[in-house]
Amino acid sequence: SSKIRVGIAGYGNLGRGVELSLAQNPDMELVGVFTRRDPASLQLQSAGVPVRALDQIEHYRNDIDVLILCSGSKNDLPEQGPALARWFTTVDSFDTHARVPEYYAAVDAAAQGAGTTALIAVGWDPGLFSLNRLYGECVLPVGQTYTFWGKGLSQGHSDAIRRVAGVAGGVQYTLPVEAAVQRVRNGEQPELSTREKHKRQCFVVLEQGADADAVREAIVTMPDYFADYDTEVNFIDAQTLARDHAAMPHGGFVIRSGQSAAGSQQVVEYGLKLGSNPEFTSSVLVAYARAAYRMNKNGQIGAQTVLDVPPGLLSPKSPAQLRKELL
Ligand SMILES: NC(=O)C1=CN([C@@H]2O[C@H](COP(=O)(O)OP(=O)(O)OC[C@H]3O[C@@H](n4cnc5c(N)ncnc54)[C@H](OP(=O)(O)O)[C@@H]3O)[C@@H](O)[C@H]2O)C=CC1
Ligand SMILES: N[C@@H](C[C@H]1CC(C(=O)O)=NO1)C(=O)O
Repeated sequence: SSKIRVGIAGYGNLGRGVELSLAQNPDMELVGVFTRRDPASLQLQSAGVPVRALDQIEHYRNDIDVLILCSGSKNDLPEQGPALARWFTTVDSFDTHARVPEYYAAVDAAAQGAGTTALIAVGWDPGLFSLNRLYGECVLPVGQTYTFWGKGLSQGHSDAIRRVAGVAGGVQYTLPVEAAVQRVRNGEQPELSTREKHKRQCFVVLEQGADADAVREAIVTMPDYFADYDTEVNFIDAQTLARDHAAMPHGGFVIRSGQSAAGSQQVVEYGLKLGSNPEFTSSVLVAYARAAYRMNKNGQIGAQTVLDVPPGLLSPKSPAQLRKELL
């Protein structure tokens, strides 16, 4: 078929979101979902899409043009990213910022060897916020860039707490420090430490018999996720989690505050208000899957990030139509 044939690896919030987002993109079609769980146990939202065991996926390498990796960044992608780039052109949402260089290197080695294209760290942060941090500092070389998130549910941090031994379920909300936001908006260009910008608030369901103090300690000291923040851990039961914490709103903004050459004060801002973090992130992944497919066809192999993607490749419209409509 002339459509881009897309596979999903990992069926959680993002996997479900990608499944629905593909239906909004008629030049693409979902040809399979792959999971580490029992395939028969998964209930998809769309009819007629086969669900298969992830460890069988290499047999489908000729049936899939782009594989969208929807597993967790903390434990899953470091192993799955390089492994799957050996067989497929991939797009993932890897978001452990401190570990991007080592992840890029591992995925690049696999993709270069296989002649595939691996678009990593796609989403909104990293992803669309990364692009806007780039635009800001290139256009206003003299200035300061600030990123604020929330109040909202971080999927990466929620995934990370769910991986802690003794945790049966949980979510993490990111809270911006209002005083810090005000100082930035007032144009003070303050020096702010990680701890001065955000606080983190967790709601955790313990497994039967787990030690609450040990779980709290494992979370608040977790490198790359919680160690640099003031973090609150609240223990609740499963019913409360399902009743009060099922929605996943989020958002935030990137602001570049600087001076142009003659000294004028300039401010660039890009913001998001998300009713559903996973549904939005999934929509970003799907647009970038279109670009990854084209980049691979153009011979651009190896690991790539949103900073390497010509924006026009994201669109189903022709370059001529884009020039006519958007310039
Ligand atoms: N760059 C960005 O802006 C963003 C990045 N992200 C990243 O996306 C990642 C995935 O987020 P999210 O989809 O919310 O993670 P989930 O916890 O929903 O899913 C992660 C994986 O866990 C497995 N899983 C899902 N549900 C269950 C279950 N009920 N029981 C057992 N296993 C389950 C699935 O793998 P399997 O099917 O193989 O079992 C799934 O791929 C995050 O870790 C984060 O790093 C998220 C948002 C924004
Ligand atoms: N990757 C984040 C997307 C944004 C949200 C966030 C945070 O709240 O710390 N950091 O980046 C996510 O998983 O939701």
